Amino acid sequence: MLTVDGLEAGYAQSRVLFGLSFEARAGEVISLIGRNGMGKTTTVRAIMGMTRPRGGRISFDGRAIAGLAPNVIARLGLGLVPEGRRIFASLTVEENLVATARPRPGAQWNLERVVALFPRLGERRRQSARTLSGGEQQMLAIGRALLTNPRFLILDEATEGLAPLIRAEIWRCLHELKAAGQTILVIDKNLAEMATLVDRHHIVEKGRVVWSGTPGDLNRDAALAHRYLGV
Ligand SMILES: Nc1ncnc2c1ncn2[C@@H]1O[C@H](COP(=O)(O)OP(=O)(O)OP(=O)(O)O)[C@@H](O)[C@H]1O
Repeated sequence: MLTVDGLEAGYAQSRVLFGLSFEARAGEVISLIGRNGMGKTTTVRAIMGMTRPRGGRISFDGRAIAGLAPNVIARLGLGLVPEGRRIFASLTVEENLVATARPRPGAQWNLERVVALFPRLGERRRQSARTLSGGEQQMLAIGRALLTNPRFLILDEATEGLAPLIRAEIWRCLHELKAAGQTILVIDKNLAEMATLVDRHHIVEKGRVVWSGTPGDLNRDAALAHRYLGV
């Protein structure tokens, strides 16, 4: 479904990605993991058209998408829950949800289903988004991405900085999405939670994928986890 092949990208003079490659098949949940600053967010930005790739190929359902505008890429069916949430603080919860919503014929996600997934959003529907807690804002960011009815959903550090109970709720939601067949790329630091969710991990080190395998493979290789993840 998504193939990233030899991706190169960076900012001004600094190179960040040096030929990064991975693949995600329909219905899979895959991860990018690795220490801070290794290029995970830059990879996501390149996929979503927010940072222009300097080399390599990105294809989605066989179509080359590298260098297309973000709105074009989103319309092809890629949805992002960005690092730092980026919700519209001055809008209400409901306005945030519908602002970028993209109903499709036979679409899976509508406002009612998102509210059923995150009942708190329903309770706070008419409140300004700035009055939400960090965890509720994160749910809003996920709900907003789902309402674009993405065929491929990317979550960049969606559980970072959240209280344990809220984090658990986010993981529950991701399990539900997986069970429904949603294809997902998740970037997160919580290996224990990802162990039951992710089909294949990809370790990113200095702008390249240096290892990929199942959570079981990773769990059996303590030296690998120590070397690349510092755990
Ligand atoms: N807008 C930017 N301008 C210049 N350099 C940047 C920018 N964003 C990120 N970088 C640099 O690019 C490198 C890779 O950052 P990136 O955010 O992709 O890493 P990451 O693996 O996602 O780590 P983190 O978990 O810290 O977000 C880092 O050295 C970072 O400082």
